[in-house]
Amino acid sequence: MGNGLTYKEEFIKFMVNGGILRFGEFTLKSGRLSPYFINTGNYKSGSQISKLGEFYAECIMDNNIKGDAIFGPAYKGIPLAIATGIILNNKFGVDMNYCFDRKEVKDHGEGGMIIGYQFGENDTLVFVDDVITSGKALRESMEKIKGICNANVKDMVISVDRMEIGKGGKKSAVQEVEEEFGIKVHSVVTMDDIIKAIEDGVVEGKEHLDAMKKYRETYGV
Ligand SMILES: O=P(O)(O)OC[C@H]1O[C@H](OP(=O)(O)OP(=O)(O)O)[C@H](O)[C@@H]1O
Ligand SMILES: O=C(O)c1cc(=O)[nH]c(=O)[nH]1
Repeated sequence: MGNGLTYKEEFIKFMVNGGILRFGEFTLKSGRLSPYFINTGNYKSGSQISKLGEFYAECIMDNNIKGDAIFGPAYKGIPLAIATGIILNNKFGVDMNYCFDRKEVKDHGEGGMIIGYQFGENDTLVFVDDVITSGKALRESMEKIKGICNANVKDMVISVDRMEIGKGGKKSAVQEVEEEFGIKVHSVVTMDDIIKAIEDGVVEGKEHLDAMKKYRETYGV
């Protein structure tokens, strides 16, 4: 990207600079105590969300991902879907539909569960979300989609694959959901990329390396 950093290194630096990727002690949805955390709820400016959209749109283009609509699960998937759609159109000339769900059922006005493109069972959705740890959030989203109609989901783009063990205890959560739903998960970076970026001095945090590696040994695949 013109500054000597690779695409992955640039993304990790972007997350650290924005206070999205932090090191310390964090309790996860799965109950695991993690030495790092990705909080995409910390993106808050137009320049940040547009740059984030670039990383997602580039991932879609680089992997030749095709679909009828981008789907971003509420809440944090919503700006991701919109930012990705804008960049796909403005930078790559690909005008893809987008949609997202409501968390609460709305029973007045236009009602309905989906905002944006109203997909049907012949449509293919491209999921966008922030991270996968145990795969719980993705399973919940799939249940919701299938409750609406039998749309296809073939690809999912996330910021970070935490490379953690899935509920079966053998494969990673990403491998499990890929097999269970036939979804190919594309991550901009993985936990290993983050460890390498610290080791290579791309971002600060060498004091967290031991904890990162220990966590990787305990919960990683
Ligand atoms: O793979 P998993 O174990 O499900 O963990 C990852 C999910 O956890 C977080 O969602 P969460 O519901 O905690 O956050 P949010 O309500 O702030 O989006 C995160 O945004 C991922 O969607
Ligand atoms: O597993 C989680 O709950 C989780 C991990 C992470 O890095 N970021 C996040 O928002 N949730």
